[in-house]
Amino acid sequence: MTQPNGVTNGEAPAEPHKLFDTILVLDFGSQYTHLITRRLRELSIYSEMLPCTQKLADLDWKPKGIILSGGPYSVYAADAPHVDPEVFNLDVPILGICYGMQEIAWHFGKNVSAGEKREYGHAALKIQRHSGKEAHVDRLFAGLQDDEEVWMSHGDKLSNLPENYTIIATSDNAPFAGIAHEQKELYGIQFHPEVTHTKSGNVLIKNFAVDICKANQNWTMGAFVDQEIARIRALVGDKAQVIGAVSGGVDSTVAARLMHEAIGDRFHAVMVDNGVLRQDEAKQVKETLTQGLGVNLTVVDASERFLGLLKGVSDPEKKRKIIGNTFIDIFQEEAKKIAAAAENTALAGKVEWFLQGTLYPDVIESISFKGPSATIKTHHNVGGLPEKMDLKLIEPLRELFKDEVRKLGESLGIPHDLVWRHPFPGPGIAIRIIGEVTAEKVRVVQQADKIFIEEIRNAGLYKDISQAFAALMEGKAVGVVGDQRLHGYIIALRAVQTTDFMTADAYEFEQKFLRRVKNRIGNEVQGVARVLYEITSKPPATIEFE
Ligand SMILES: Nc1ncnc2c1ncn2[C@@H]1O[C@H](COP(=O)(O)OP(=O)(O)OP(=O)(O)O)[C@@H](O)[C@H]1O
Ligand SMILES: O=c1[nH]c(=O)c2[nH+]cn([C@@H]3O[C@H](COP(=O)(O)O)[C@@H](O)[C@H]3O)c2[nH]1
Ligand SMILES: NC(=O)CC[C@H](N)C(=O)O
Ligand SMILES: [Mg+2]
Repeated sequence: MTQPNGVTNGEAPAEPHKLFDTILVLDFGSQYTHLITRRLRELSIYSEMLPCTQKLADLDWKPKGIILSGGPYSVYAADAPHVDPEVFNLDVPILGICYGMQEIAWHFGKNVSAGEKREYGHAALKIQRHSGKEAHVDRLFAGLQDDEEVWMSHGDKLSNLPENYTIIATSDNAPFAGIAHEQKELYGIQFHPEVTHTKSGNVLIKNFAVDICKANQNWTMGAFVDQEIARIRALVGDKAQVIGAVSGGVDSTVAARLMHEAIGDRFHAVMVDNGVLRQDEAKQVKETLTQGLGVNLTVVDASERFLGLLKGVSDPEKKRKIIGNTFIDIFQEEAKKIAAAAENTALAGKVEWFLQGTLYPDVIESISFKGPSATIKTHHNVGGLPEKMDLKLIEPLRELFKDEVRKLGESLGIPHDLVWRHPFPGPGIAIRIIGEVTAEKVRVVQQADKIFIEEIRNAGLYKDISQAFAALMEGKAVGVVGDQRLHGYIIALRAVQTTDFMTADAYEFEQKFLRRVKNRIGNEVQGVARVLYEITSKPPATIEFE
């Protein structure tokens, strides 16, 4: 089996699923599957998602319980996905959600057919309590009202109860809205407890994971740090060196700090100043990482190289390619230099590993089960750096969601301001200047951006906003400055609110605030004739301009 962090032998240091009680979520391709994992993590229960086709024989750990997700298919269709039947012999509690419940019913008696109508949206659930020797079936709904508001999204239905099952909930349109095995810990629900529209969804998930599966609620970042440091040490050994690209963003900083904690100066962080960073960014990152966090960081000033390559280029995709490729070239050059410099020192040892700040959403994206009918979402991942390199990947954050990375950062003593920083794209200001990038334009954007962010901070709005920045429009506009005609730059300000960066709304500033920012930019940034505020949401726009 392929394991995280490039380890393929049998002596791999234990991953979280071996160290923490784990609820396994088997994915049938629902848009909400990852939310099941998120809800469990919020309950401090470790959970991992795998495709529904996972063979149990290939799993070298045992989950405390299994959740079968929803999915866009119909279980009775010839090409429908099914779980490994061994799942039902593993003797751990199972909860089927929507398609997952239909899968249970199909497995135990082919009792699923197309419904007369699709049910989509809010539904009223009526819970049926049992007593006596069947009372164990009530455990899933313990603490819930007899009538609950839930959220449904299905077209198929159970046509009959499988043998030895009993009804635990109904709705107007779904007589089998909840089912449970009379003796075993097997449950199915037609609604989605993982979406917030299902009011008591979290209670239900907790009932299943904690009360039924007996999973420990010990997944905390404090516990993770110690385990992860031990894992990194075991993986890297006591000689090898590790390099990593660090941008000053949250993910790479947290990963770097963790790495430093684990192996000290055998970790080398490299930051590339590509000439399109924020004002004084390289200097500040150097200070924070070296002095603040004790991480060994080299800043490579390649700004002239990048700006030279970008000269005359105005196509956005070309800009991105040039920047991406040059990153790789520089990184490879640096890897060689580090190995050469260490050769005759106490640190001598091969540079064997490359650190990457991959997060769990990137992993989910690559493991989720997607059939022909499911939509594929677009996804940003600069990553890319190590592909062409002769190094093994080490990804200490690959099991974590962004909010967990932030918690981890705080528990590692990374300053609050850095942990809560807005994301900043690898191609930087180059994709915030429409058209050709020049040193002069970069200067204008950097200064305007600095003022905008300063004012946002002063107004106490920084944390309310997910991402904010200044950009430069193509062309020039006419203005008047002190009786003189000015043919100057057009700055656009952008600020958005979003939870996942897949959709976003423009932030609604007070007019007074925008005026203040406009005044400061007009007065302090030479050559700016106009300041605009961009209000397009995503979609149809994207967050960046290019
Ligand atoms: N200027 C840079 N120098 C070195 N590495 C970089 C630079 N810019 C980006 N990277 C690498 O690309 C990765 C992806 O960038 P990305 O912006 O997605 O993450 P981040 O910067 O770590 O965090 P954040 O999303 O908060 O900005 C970084 O983790 C880092 O490894
Ligand atoms: O590291 C990065 N390299 C990139 O090439 C890149 N493009 C967009 N972004 C960031 O992704 C989020 C969504 O941006 P878009 O709506 O513009 O696609 C926003 O947070 C963007 O800043 C990038 N980050
Ligand atoms: N959301 C789901 O899991 C839907 C399951 C199945 N495709 C149905 O329509 O009933
Ligand atoms: Mg970044």
